[in-house]
Amino acid sequence: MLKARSVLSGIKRRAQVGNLKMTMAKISFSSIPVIDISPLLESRSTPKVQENSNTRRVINEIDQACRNVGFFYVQGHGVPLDMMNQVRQLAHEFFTLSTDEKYKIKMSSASGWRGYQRVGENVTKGVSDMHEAIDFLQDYDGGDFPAFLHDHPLHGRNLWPETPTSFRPVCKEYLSAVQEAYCGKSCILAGGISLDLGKRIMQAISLALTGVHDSFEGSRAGSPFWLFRVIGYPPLERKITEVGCGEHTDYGLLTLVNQDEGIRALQVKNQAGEWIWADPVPGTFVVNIGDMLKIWSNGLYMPTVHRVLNDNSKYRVSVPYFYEPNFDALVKPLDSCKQVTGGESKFASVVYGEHLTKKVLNNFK
Ligand SMILES: N=C(N)NCCCC[C@H](N)C(=O)O
Ligand SMILES: O=C(O)CCC(=O)C(=O)O
Ligand SMILES: [Fe+2]
Repeated sequence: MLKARSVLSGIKRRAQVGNLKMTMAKISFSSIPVIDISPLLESRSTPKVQENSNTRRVINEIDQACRNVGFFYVQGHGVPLDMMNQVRQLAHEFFTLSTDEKYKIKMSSASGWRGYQRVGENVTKGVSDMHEAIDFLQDYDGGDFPAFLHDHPLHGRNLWPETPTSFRPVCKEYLSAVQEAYCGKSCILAGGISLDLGKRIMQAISLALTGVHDSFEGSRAGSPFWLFRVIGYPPLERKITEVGCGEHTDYGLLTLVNQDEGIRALQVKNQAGEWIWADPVPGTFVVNIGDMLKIWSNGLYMPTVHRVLNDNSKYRVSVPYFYEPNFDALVKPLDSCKQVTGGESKFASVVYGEHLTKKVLNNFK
């Protein structure tokens, strides 16, 4: 008990130091940290973090990355490398199909903005993005769609391509690997323990921000909404006026990006306004924080602006998975975060699903 309390005050002290740093001088990052999160996954259920110096170190590394960079690479995450590679490989195969074939799963309002969109169809700040993609959002097909959302614009069922034939099963397996209850043969966890990657990282963030592991469970993110994008970026033709994906922040809690190896394209904006490359680090996910963490942390964690420029001769694939709050979560600054940031809420409260819907409807002309 005593021990737990001293860790807690240690976390609070760091929070205050971090905040001072933020207000005194904006330090600018020049690289993105790599964090081995395996200590977070070692325990069967919730890690007893207060008692383990390794988990404490990881929590601190994640906290520092969220405060100073908004991006980090994770390794030791337990998702098999083969599976990460296979998903991107199948995406490459899909994008080489004819437009007619790809349009069999064309995105529309009827599918709740799920499905295939051709190059230029996604728009960021009014400008067409030079990527094609299949967007998947948590399926709400009438059965499990909450009654209050029945006429909702994001109501719909995912559209899965028939070719390549293994696309759907492999992506489904991948989704369960990143989000829940997965333990494949090369997974680091023994004995069918759930991985819950997004949730484990959120538990670490919860400990850093509030001193307890479950601040984002229950009505905040206990039934997390998710999005999954399979994106293809052709090499840019008009390099000066085109962008693979315009600068933006992500909408929710955490994004886990699985990107092609050996090709640099993702750029992250630092506090000085310089673009820092998020070069691929084989076997890792690039993780970044979204708009909802800005509000919950009252600005301690700011989502970092990023963009994609495929200024290469090769076609690039990336596969982001978005781990989000509950669709109906009311997001407002946490008391413990307000206490270390001057006592006032710096951001208006939002309902996550409303924020997401506005963003999605703005992404298509
Ligand atoms: N679910 C996420 N985060 N998607 C990001 C998509 C790229 C930016 C988007 N066109 C925009 O303007 O936000
Ligand atoms: O392709 C990438 O590396 C990132 C894509 C992205 O930022 C997004 O879809 O939100
Ligand atoms: Fe993004």
